Amino acid sequence: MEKKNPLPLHVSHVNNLSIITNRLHAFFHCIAIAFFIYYRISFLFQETRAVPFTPWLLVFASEMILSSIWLLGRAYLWHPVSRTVFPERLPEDDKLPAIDVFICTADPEKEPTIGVMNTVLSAMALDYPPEKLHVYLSDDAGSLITLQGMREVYRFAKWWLPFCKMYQIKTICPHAYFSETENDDTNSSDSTEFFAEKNKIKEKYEMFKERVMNVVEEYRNGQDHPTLVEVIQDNSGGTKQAGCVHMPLLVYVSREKRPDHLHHFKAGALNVLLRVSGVISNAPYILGLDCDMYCNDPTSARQAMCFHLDPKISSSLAFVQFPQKFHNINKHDIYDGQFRSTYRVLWQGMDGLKGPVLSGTGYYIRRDSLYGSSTERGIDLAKLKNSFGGSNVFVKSLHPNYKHNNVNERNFSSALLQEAKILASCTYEYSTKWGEEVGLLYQSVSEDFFTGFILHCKGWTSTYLTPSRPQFLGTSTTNLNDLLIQGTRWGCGLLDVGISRFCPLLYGPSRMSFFQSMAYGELSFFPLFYCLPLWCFATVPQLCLLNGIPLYPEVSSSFFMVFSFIFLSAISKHLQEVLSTGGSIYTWRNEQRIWMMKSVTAHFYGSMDNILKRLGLRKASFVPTNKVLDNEQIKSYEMGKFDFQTSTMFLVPLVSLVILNIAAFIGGAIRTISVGNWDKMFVQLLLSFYILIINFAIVEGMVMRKDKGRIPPSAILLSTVFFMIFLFLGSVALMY
Ligand SMILES: O=c1ccn([C@@H]2O[C@H](COP(=O)(O)OP(=O)(O)O[C@H]3O[C@H](CO)[C@@H](O)[C@H](O)[C@H]3O)[C@@H](O)[C@H]2O)c(=O)[nH]1
Ligand SMILES: [Mn+2]
Repeated sequence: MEKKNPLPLHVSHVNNLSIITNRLHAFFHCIAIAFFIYYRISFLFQETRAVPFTPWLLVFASEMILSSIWLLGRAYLWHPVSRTVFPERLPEDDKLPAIDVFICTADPEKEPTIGVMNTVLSAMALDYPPEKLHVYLSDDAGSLITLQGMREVYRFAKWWLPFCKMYQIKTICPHAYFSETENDDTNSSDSTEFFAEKNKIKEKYEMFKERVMNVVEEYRNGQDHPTLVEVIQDNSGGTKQAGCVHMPLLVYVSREKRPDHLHHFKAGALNVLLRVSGVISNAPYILGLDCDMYCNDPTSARQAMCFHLDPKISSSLAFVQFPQKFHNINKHDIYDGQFRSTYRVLWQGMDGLKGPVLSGTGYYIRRDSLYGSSTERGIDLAKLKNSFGGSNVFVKSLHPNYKHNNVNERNFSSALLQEAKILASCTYEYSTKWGEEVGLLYQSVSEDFFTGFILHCKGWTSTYLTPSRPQFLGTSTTNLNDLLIQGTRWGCGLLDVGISRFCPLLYGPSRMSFFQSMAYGELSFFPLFYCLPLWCFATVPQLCLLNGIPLYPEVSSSFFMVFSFIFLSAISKHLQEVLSTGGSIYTWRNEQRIWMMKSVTAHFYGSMDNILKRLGLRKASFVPTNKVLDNEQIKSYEMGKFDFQTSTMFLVPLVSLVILNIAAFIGGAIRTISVGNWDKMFVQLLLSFYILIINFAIVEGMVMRKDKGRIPPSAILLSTVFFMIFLFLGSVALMY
């Protein structure tokens, strides 16, 4: 008998109107660019050129680079989709698959332990059968504070989990819950009993917090420590609470680290977790979380299962990605900490092209997708060991029907823990395929991006889900220094992929759709493809303006119309995207500004890092982003003021370029008035003016502010020196 089609677990929506406007806009913009290319090329064939060749060529090249990255970016706008899920249609709890949660932490100083423990607690409190949930914490620092914190988590969770379950608490991260001014979950319960209970739990939380914060560690070397794997259990004996609480399994893992050993940062840590969890719980699905990214809604696991358990798509679906959202972003969001365009536009666009990029945190991934194709060969034990290393227990766990029975028994034999230790040692991966074909891949410090790309190349798909209540909330960078350091790492990591044999534009098209390779191409090249032209546009037209050399069509020429069209069309498309995703004109200004600032600093240094690394002059590095919030800095962030307390390395390019643009604008205006050729120089004047208006915050930081976050005089002085040298050398070079 044919069974009636069950109701779907999820549906997708396509906004046809926005698809049509996107495509029409791309079409007209392309035509305008074509005309402008004609204008540039016809100049090269002019008999008598009134203008030196070099600056013209530089500007033309920059325009071409910017246009090509723009063109690649059209892939995101081709067919964006959004999705809705129906978790209430999922099968019964006993039919749900198990989930292993992986949380990574690397440095108790930059990543405060109490925050990490809150993430662990929130993951334990997910609305999922506790016997099917296993939470692993990887501690790259090997810190006693973190281990002790985990033991405290176990004690507090016995209060916290039943409380969340009983009162259906939505904010399952205790810190967030107790800092909320108004909880939205109080209405359902008898309030006096509820408030008494809440106060009791709050007290327990305060005690928990105190105990976690009071752990002292005498000595620790984060780069040199042995393996430590501990299944956190009740060893407190008599103090058992009335009524046994079902708790997810909780495991602390600190892999072995040695100074002379490449440990591959987060990707290395995750691979250790894959192996260790493989011999302990071996769940078919994994939730990946950064240590600061707590679960903000208990339903995410069930929402993800709406895709993973849909037989129509599950065989090729590798992961379900949720957006990264942040708990500490204010209304000004001057640093674009929310990455609006990435999580509101780009990922939705890629969702319509076989799926978004793996984004490091907030994803539910299938374990076997990370094991590569080597498991398909199945039985050949020698081959499996070649790929996965020598552990028999682990290799056995690769078999799809293999079940460990230790999780339910909860008595972990010392033999098993011994095996886990071997799997977490530094030498385990020697002459295996870990990091090359198996697990998270090591080639790029943006391990998430690269691993997701290779999965998509192998034919896996992914889906993106952005429910209105954020499922996960992290800590965003709220000062310039952290933002630029993070941006530098990403720039370097993305180029690791772009400039390699896996370059998406070459490696992609035969393995994935053309549009999908365009999108991956855009992502892996944007650091380089933004930094080169933006450096050029911030310097060359200005130098020429000061020297009276026109580079753009004069106002009376018809090509001026073409140029204006391109400029206005680019700006207004950006504005339209901002407004349609809930932003304002200020959001638009902030994004334009941070785009310019990052391009000439973070993207520039990231690209340089990458090149130096290739030349062997620099080692790969992953400086974890700082998650400690400094009060003074928070204040200026709250006021929407830039915090310029960052290294001279970042400040000098910004300030020198602003000085150059001020000089060009004033000097150029005087010169143009005296010569009377304003229609020839108009675009260059406008360009400097635009740069200054958008980056007025830097001018303010230089001359108007007196607080700690201003730009220090020493940086201004150094920048002035750079500016003068540049002006001199540049003007000489212009003669050719
Ligand atoms: O050697 C390391 C370095 C980092 N981490 C952990 O990796 C996570 C991400 O690091 P973070 O400093 O927060 O980096 P972000 O720049 O905020 O991370 C984004 O970018 C990374 C790739 O560059 C991704 O891995 C992240 O998931 C993504 O959130 C954190 O939990 C760290 O504890 C390790 O476990 N070991
Ligand atoms: Mn982070």
